[in-house]
Amino acid sequence: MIIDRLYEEVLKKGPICVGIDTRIEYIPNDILNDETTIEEKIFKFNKRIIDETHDLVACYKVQIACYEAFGIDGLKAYSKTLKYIKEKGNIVIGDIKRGDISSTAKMYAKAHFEGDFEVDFITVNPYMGYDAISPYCEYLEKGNKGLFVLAKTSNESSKDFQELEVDDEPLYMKVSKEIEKWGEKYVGKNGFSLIGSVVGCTNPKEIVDISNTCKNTFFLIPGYGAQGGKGKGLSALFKNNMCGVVNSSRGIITSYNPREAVLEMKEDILKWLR
Ligand SMILES: O=c1ccn([C@@H]2O[C@H](COP(=O)(O)O)[C@@H](O)[C@H]2O)c(=O)[nH]1
Repeated sequence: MIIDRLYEEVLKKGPICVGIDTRIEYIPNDILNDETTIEEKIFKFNKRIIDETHDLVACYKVQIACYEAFGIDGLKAYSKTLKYIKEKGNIVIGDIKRGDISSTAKMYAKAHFEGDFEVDFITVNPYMGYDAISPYCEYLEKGNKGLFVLAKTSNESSKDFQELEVDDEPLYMKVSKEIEKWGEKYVGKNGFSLIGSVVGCTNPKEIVDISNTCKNTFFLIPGYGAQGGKGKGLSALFKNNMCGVVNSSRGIITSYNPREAVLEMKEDILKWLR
C-alpha cells in the first residue's frame, strides 16, 4: 500500500516533505532571464529543487494554487513537476484541498488520481461530510492512492471553527475520529490507513491528543518553518512512532541551499528523539 511505502520512506530518510509552492519571486535570475516560457522557468526551478533533495526526503507536496495562478502554463508546469517527482522514485502529494458534492468529487478524483495531474495522495476538505469524501475511496481499493483530510489546520484562524465544542469535544477531535473511522478498511501492514489527517505543527498539543486517540492515522504536518512550527514541538508525537511527515515549503525552496535546509530541518526534528 502507498501508505506503507510512505511510512517506510519516513523511517529510511526522516519525516521530511518538501513543499513545492513555487512563485515567480523565488526563481533566481539565471533561470528567470532565460529565453523560455513561464512553464519552462517554473519547471526548471522545481527540477533544481528536486535534483538537490530527492534522496533526502520522504515525499514532496505540490501546492496546486501556485500553478493555477499562472493559468494553462502553470498547470503544464504542475503536471511536469509531478511526473518528474515520480521519475525520481519519490512519493507526491497533490495539495488540492477539494471538497464538493459527490458527483463533482468523482470528477476531482478522476482529475487527480488519473491522467495529467495524477498523484499518490491528495488533500481533501471534510466540511461537506462523508458523501463528499466517498468518491475518492474507490481509488483507495487497489491500495496505491491515499487521502489526507484536513483536521486541525496550521493557520491562526483554525480556531474559529475547528476548536468549537461539539458534544463535549473540540470539532477537530470529532473530525479526526471520523477520519480514523473512514480509514478503518484501508489499514496497511504498518498499522496506518490510506486515509490520513492534516494537522499543523503549530498545534503541537492537539496533534499528540489526536494521535493518542486515532492510532491508525498517519499525519501530514504543515506549518514547519515559515509558519513558526519547530522540531521540538513534534518530539512527543514522534517519540513512540514516526506517524507522520512534516512539510516545509518556503523554508526549503527559498533557501540559498535547499539541500542544506532539508538537512537542518531533519536534524531539528530528529535531535529531540535521541
Ligand atoms: O493546515 C494547513 C494545510 C496546508 N497547508 C499548506 O502547506 C504549505 C505550507 O507552506 P509553508 O511555506 O511551509 O508555510 C502551503 O502549501 C499551505 O497551503 C498549510 O500551511 N496548513
